Amino acid sequence: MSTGSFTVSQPLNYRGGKRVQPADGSGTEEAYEPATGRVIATFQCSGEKEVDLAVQSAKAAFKIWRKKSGMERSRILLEAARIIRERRDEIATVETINNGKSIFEAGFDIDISWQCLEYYAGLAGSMAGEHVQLPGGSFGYTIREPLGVCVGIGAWNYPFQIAVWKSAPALACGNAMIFKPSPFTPVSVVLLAEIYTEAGVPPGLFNVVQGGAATGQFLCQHRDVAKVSFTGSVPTGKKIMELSSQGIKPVTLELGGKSPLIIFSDCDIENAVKGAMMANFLTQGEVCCNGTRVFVQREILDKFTEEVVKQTQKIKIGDPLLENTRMGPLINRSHLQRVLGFIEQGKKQGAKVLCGGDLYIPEDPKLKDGYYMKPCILGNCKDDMTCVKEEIFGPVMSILPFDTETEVLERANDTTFGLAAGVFTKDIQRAHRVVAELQAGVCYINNYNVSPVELPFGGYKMSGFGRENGRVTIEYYSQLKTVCVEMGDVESVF
Ligand SMILES: NC(=O)c1ccc[n+]([C@@H]2O[C@H](COP(=O)([O-])OP(=O)(O)OC[C@H]3O[C@@H](n4cnc5c(N)ncnc54)[C@H](O)[C@@H]3O)[C@@H](O)[C@H]2O)c1
Repeated sequence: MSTGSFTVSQPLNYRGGKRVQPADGSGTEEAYEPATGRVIATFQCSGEKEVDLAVQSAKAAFKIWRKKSGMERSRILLEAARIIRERRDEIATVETINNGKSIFEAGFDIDISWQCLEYYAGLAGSMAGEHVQLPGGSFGYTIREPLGVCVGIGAWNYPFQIAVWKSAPALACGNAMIFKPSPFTPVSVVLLAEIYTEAGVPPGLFNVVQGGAATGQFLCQHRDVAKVSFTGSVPTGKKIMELSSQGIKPVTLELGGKSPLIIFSDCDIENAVKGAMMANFLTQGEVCCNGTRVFVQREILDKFTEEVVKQTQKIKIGDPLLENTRMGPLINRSHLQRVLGFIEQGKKQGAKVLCGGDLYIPEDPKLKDGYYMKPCILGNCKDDMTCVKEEIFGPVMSILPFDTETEVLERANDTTFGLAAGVFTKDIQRAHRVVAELQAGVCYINNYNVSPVELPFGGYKMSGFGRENGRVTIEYYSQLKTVCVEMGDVESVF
């Protein structure tokens, strides 16, 4: 498959074990190939009736699935993982075409996806309650039960991976799921739905509805939906919480960030430079946990800056389906303009562009309408600049000098976000002392933006709550039933 050749002809909704056209609509959307600016799919957004049909279909599948043992569910999830591994390159290609990230990176996203399924398949058989002895031979026990029909709503930056991070633990716990991807990236999630069916889940256990805000609202408001897990921006997260509160539905919110990366002068500079690039330029900088506020201790500011600029200028931008490309186009034109706007505003407020920050026009004529820009590093930054305070969600790193540990901790925590943070130092005591003070859900020591599925991921403060990945996520997709058993006579107070 080459860039400029892919179009979607099949329906993008998935219900009852097959692709379907939605029963009703709330407007139409177009999905693009960011590398060329071509429309690759036009689809109807699902209306209230389609959402209800998806919920009914999921309810029917849930009745079958919840009765299966953990080991039976595990076997099916392992089969889904195997199919994803086998179809890795094909899924990664679709992801690259619809999202714009390099094929090199998309392959890793698919690897993390099958690993996530393997991890929760491994936990499915070990889910159990406890037995508690009570006086007189009476006893109690607890059962960990699924919630029912869960909704997953995703962002466009990791379309396939987000759908797996939500559905793998949900299904392992015995739930059904309806997933709504971002209308910008509707394509790869349907492949996941087909894979679950092929692996043997009951038809309807994982359904896909397409659409934007209106479709998402129908899902959150549906009376038979037990839980909503959301990945996206803070403003939408607030709305999801509000809507879900009407039905007292638990929510998981994976929201935005403006994370600090602190580089002390005693670090290994080469690793710190690599870490800063990993923290800023994966998926064109469109990553929630990016460490975009790079605090550098003054003694090494010049050396670090020189090296990170040199390495950033070497990043190969271009056709994302080519193996040697490391940065593709941004998701769409309006987002590209928004990112460039942050850079312009930064310049007006006194920041200095050290590299990039302008449009990139590839030589290949078929890419001329794609949404490319050169990765940007801003120097001379101050904490109160817009580019330092707000989530840009593009390839823009801000460098901020600091002098002392106390000072940098204060500045690093001075934000309403709290998704991630990083520290580079060779001083082991300092590393742990700093991490203990950082107000962030995910902290990295001497690395950045690695996401092993065994570790929980999620935010503090306005970056959300609840966790994805790791053992703890089981608690967010299950509920505890207490059973109290009397072995003697009832001692009534009446
Ligand atoms: N913390 C994380 O794990 C994580 C991961 C990826 C992205 N993000 C965040 O996501 C944001 C970028 O993604 P985006 O632009 O797709 O976010 P967004 O909030 O615009 O949209 C996210 C999803 O919500 C849906 N939606 C929009 N309005 C809705 C409503 N009123 N009710 C129900 N659903 C609604 C959208 O259609 C989409 O599917 C960034 O802020 C980024 O930091 C967070």
